Amino acid sequence: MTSLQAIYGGTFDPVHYGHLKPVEILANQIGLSKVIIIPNNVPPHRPQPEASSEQRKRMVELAIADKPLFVLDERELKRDAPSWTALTLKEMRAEVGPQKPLAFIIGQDSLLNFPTWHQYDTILDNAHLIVTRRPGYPLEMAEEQHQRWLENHLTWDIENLHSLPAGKIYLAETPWFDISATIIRERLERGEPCDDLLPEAVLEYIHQQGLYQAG
Ligand SMILES: Nc1ncnc2c1ncn2[C@@H]1O[C@H](COP(=O)(O)OP(=O)(O)OP(=O)(O)O)[C@@H](O)[C@H]1O
Ligand SMILES: O=C(O)c1ccc[n+]([C@@H]2O[C@H](COP(=O)([O-])O)[C@@H](O)[C@H]2O)c1
Repeated sequence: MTSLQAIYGGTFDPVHYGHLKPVEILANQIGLSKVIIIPNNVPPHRPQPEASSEQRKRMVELAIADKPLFVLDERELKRDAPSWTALTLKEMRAEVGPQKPLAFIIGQDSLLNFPTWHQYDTILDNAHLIVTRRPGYPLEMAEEQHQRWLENHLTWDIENLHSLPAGKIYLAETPWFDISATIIRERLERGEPCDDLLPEAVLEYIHQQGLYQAG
């Protein structure tokens, strides 16, 4: 099996174990050699984050400093327009050429709204989609036509992800981590501990910067 590089985009406001742990487990399950983390600058489908792009980038750097699986890619941070994934993947495909397998990792919640993404159907032209489990979300699409779209692209064969350049959706069997950036922001605002939810270095940076505090 060839080694596969994957891309993991997010707002990361802040980055937490619900991002890192499922992806580390996934990497072992399916043989990922590298995971390229791309923090967005202007999140396409949500309000602007609380932390600045620079702070969110720094938190990712701290989170992955001792994790050689992950590398940071700053391309979306350098674009002032909405961070469309379709555009990012088109650009990355052009850089690696037509044959190299690429995969974009999303959580189960993102799969459910994926058909609302900008030019979503072109994303599979340039990459596979790998979906990690997340508690509280169904694994079926709300609309029948989107469920059909999902089933048309679905594969349970890891070898397909390694041999084909793009076009497949893989529903990974990663464990649940009931963590969200929203919960972390809320807990921090109330002055509650978050030690089990994100790396210590990220938590220290949050306190040092006075992020996510009340008032
Ligand atoms: N606990 C989790 N388990 C699996 N995937 C997750 C988890 N948390 C986030 N993700 C995935 O990580 C990616 C980036 O998510 P994001 O940075 O928006 O984090 P979030 O915790 O969902 O943030 P927020 O609570 O602010 O909406 C998305 O594809 C999302 O589905
Ligand atoms: O391109 C889009 O239309 C689009 C819409 C929603 C989300 N995304 C991307 O999906 C990733 C996860 O998004 P989020 O909002 O859960 O952090 C992140 O890289 C976003 O830029 C992309």
